[in-house]
Amino acid sequence: MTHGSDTIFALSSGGLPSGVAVVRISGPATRNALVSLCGGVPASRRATLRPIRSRNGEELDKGLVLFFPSPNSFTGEDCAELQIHGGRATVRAVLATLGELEGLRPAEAGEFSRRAFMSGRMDLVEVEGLADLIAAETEMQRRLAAEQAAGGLSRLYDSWAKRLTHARAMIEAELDFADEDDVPGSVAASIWDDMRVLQKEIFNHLGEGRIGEIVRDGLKVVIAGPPNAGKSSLLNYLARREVAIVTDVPGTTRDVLHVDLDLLGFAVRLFDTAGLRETEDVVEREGIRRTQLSMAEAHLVLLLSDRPDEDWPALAHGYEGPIIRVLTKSDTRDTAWPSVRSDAMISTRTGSGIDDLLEAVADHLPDIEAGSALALPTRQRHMESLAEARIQIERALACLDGLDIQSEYLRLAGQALGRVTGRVDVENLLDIIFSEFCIGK
Ligand SMILES: Nc1nc2c(ncn2[C@@H]2O[C@H](COP(=O)(O)OP(=O)(O)OP(=O)(O)O)[C@@H](O)[C@H]2O)c(=O)[nH]1
Ligand SMILES: [K+]
Ligand SMILES: [Mg+2]
Repeated sequence: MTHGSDTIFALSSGGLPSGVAVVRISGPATRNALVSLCGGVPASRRATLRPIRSRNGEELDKGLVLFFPSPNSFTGEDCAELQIHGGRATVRAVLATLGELEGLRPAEAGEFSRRAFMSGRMDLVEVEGLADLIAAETEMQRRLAAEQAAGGLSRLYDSWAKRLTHARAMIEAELDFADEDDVPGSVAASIWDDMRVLQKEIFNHLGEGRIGEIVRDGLKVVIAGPPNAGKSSLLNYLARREVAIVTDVPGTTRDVLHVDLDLLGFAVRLFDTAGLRETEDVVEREGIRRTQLSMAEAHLVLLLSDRPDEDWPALAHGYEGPIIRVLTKSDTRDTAWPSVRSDAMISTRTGSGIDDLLEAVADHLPDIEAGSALALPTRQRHMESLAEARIQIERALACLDGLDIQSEYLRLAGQALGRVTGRVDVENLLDIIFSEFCIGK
């Protein structure tokens, strides 16, 4: 892909037909395209109503045209947006006209964001945040992604990278000026305190990665229990549609099914599984194997049974994570039945007890203060590089082989951080030495 030479265009709004469709154009031929389509380039950043014409002058539509000159645009290039009527034929005609223009071609998936990254308008973490923001379905997913897309996480990582660079500059200075009498003996000593603090900060941040993953990907809740306990009935009840087959035949469910729920603004991914029992049926056995795999990856298991005298520990089949014990089909029993042996009693026939069950599930959601900034790592990719950065700082702290080796470990730590944001730090150590070390000299 040649960056910066082609001018790209795409329908940037959602499915058609729609009231308004937004066509985005980016690249050096944007002005020419506007002249050809709209008879001129409108004033920058001002919505202007213009006829939109095909190459032979036929009016295809009238719409609002916006021009964003480089570098103050989403991609950093010359950009334009055409807000036209969202009929399929109208949009098709406008896109076809654009495709006929010299130097223009349809954009590839993610190409606008890619250009924004290439031109330095966004770093990788922000690009990922933007992708998450577009995909966000719950309020917490939106908050997490918005913080990341707006650069909250990047600012944190950049501030860490700066501290590493500063530390290396101080070490360099000490190495360079150590033999001069008028330089204090150990300029570098104070930076090790900061490196210890930084190492701890990265450690704590990594500890929050689990929360970030739960917010972004959802709390994984697995419904398990013996055949006919009412597992699929519960999934359907919460999904408000017939996702899973329900019959009175034990062993109905074999494949693991899931639905996504919104619980208090958090995404919850609820899994229905095959009932756990000894069986000779090969298909059912495979289903049970999958149940156990799901349980192993669960954040929470809802253990269901319709037997008030259930042996719950035996039912867990070795799973040791968080469990909510749910007694089902409460409509079939005397309501005065003692509930001491379970955590919730429900009926999917009457709906009784379901709110209490959801409250118990909500207790397992991350504890996030209202209005707080969600600067949490969300991806395995981030976690791996951050862990690498921490290890290199630890090496530098523990190293007894001299300042130059320690400085090298810090350089590697900075590189690992740079991989997260995709910023290859151009460090000018001398600049820092002269601006910070030599003040007053
Ligand atoms: N009375 C009553 N019957 C229920 C309730 N929930 C489920 N059932 C019935 O119990 C039977 C089994 O329900 P399922 O939801 O298929 O149970 P399951 O645990 O998914 O069963 P398998 O997939 O075979 O393991 C069906 O006949 C349901 O109609 C309930 O709350 N009250
Ligand atoms: K069943
Ligand atoms: Mg089932």
